[in-house]
Amino acid sequence: MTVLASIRDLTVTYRRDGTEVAALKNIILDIQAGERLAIIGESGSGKSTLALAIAGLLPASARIEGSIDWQTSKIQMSHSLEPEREPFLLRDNIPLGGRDIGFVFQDPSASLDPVMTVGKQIAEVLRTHLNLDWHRSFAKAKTLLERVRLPDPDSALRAFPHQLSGGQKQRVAIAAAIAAGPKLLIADEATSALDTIVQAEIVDLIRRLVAEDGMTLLFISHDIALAAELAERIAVFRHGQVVEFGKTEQIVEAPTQAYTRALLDAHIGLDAEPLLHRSRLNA
Ligand SMILES: Nc1ncnc2c1ncn2[C@@H]1O[C@H](COP(=O)(O)OP(=O)(O)OP(=O)(O)O)[C@@H](O)[C@H]1O
Repeated sequence: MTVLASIRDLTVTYRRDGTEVAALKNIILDIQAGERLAIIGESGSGKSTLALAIAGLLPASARIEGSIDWQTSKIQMSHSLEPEREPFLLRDNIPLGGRDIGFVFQDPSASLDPVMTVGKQIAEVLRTHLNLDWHRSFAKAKTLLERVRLPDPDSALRAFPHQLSGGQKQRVAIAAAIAAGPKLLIADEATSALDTIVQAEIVDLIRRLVAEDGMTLLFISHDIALAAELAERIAVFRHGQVVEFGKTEQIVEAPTQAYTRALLDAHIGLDAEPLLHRSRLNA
């Protein structure tokens, strides 16, 4: 398998009120092209910091040491890419957020502009990254709303975010995140604010879109069971470090670390059999 990103000795330190918080400590991690990788761990373990570092979105107050090398030249373009889509070329070997990396956050209301129609928000992404004119951008925005299965894409194009449910807003945020055809989709607690049924629908949607577009997925969650449903590999984070990393089956069935075992045990009603059964079905 081709490595999409090689993370080496990544250390991120925030400065807050004169003190320093080490959010990530010497992370070594390879993200394989085309894989579904989950990052799990409790609150404050550094998951979001890793996602922001990968996307180049860390605040200026963060001190970053180590490296993230992108090995994109070896990646083949998926045959499902549409003609107007740009090849995955990186300037100075640094991916461009929004184009090369799509980001879905926990709260869709925070990532969507409340005073701009849904159609215009998605069309903006297309205009910015694919240089499409407004007419083509809106046509493609409608196709994207169909792909994320919004019930009435024509009216959704003209709707404002507050007119949609939480799950529908997250579908719009996902449509915007994949609009420019990113190679890497980062979903940071993308389903955590949703109720269980909608959560499962969004997980299914992410799985389908990732498969259809041949994207690599970085799925960030505090929920090991949810991560096991979607991911092929799981990295367990604790206090800014990777404490365990392996195939989903191995992590769920035979964790080597007491902390991973505790996370599994803490999952209410967790039964290793059905958890594994589901992850195999979805592989
Ligand atoms: N902008 C910031 N300024 C200062 N400290 C920060 C900042 N962002 C995160 N931190 C601190 O860095 C550490 C890791 O935070 P991070 O958000 O990456 O963890 P997380 O695992 O994603 O947690 P959660 O699931 O609660 O979002 C925590 O101690 C947090 O308080």
